[in-house]
Amino acid sequence: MNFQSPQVAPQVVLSGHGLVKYYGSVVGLAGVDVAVRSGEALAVMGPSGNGKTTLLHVLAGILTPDQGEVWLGGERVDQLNDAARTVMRRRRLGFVFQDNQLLAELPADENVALPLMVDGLSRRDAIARARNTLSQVGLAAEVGRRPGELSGGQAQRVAIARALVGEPQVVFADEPTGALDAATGSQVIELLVGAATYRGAAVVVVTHDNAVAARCHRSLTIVDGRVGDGAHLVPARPGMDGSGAVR
Ligand SMILES: Nc1ncnc2c1ncn2[C@@H]1O[C@H](COP(=O)(O)OP(=O)(O)OP(=O)(O)O)[C@@H](O)[C@H]1O
Repeated sequence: MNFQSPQVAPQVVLSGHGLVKYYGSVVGLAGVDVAVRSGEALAVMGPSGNGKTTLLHVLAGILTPDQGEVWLGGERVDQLNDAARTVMRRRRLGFVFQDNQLLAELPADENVALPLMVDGLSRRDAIARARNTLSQVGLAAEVGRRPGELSGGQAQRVAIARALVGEPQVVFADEPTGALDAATGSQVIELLVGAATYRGAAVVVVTHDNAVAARCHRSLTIVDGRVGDGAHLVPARPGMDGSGAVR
């Protein structure tokens, strides 16, 4: 008998179709198709001012596209109203920014627990989950420290814990290593991609850094608001489809 299970490709969890976004007469996106699978890390690269952050914000429901559709886990999200999109972001998405955006007056565990408490979890349970997540990113000893008492790399790991604590389907990161030195940045992106994809989340990372893109499974490049040919891209990390194509 053959006990080998069939190889099932991970499902597409997030997709954008024909995305167009204008800022007045300025074109932010000129028709972008993109799809990311659960457990897959996608790097979004390209020259400055060409639409990377706009794409991230449209996919994350921060901006509404002027044309096109955004789907998250089988649900169309670009047509949700503001309140529903806010809840969707809190419950189903995680965010990591270049500057960690931690609250300076709160210790690490409270920073990480905050989104859970906003969502109605008791303080006690939220802190317990936050400390558990912080220990998973190597910060068990730092749970009581405020952001000013942490290194840049540690603070960004707290931000990663905050993004992961709610078990999101997708983690969005905009230049997550931009404020770090190369060695620390390398550790941080390895942790972000590893911890998120281990939990089955997809990761979408906007970056200028080839070394960051090399830690992802796949890259695409945005030029003039469109998906470019990606000719400049470094080889993608093995383990997923590294072709750069959108399927
Ligand atoms: N709020 C806004 N109002 C007007 N124009 C905007 C706004 N946000 C972005 N743009 C314009 O849209 C285009 C795409 O900007 P976007 O921030 O998406 O680029 P980017 O590739 O992320 O750039 P960078 O790498 O410098 O962060 C640019 O021409 C930019 O000036």
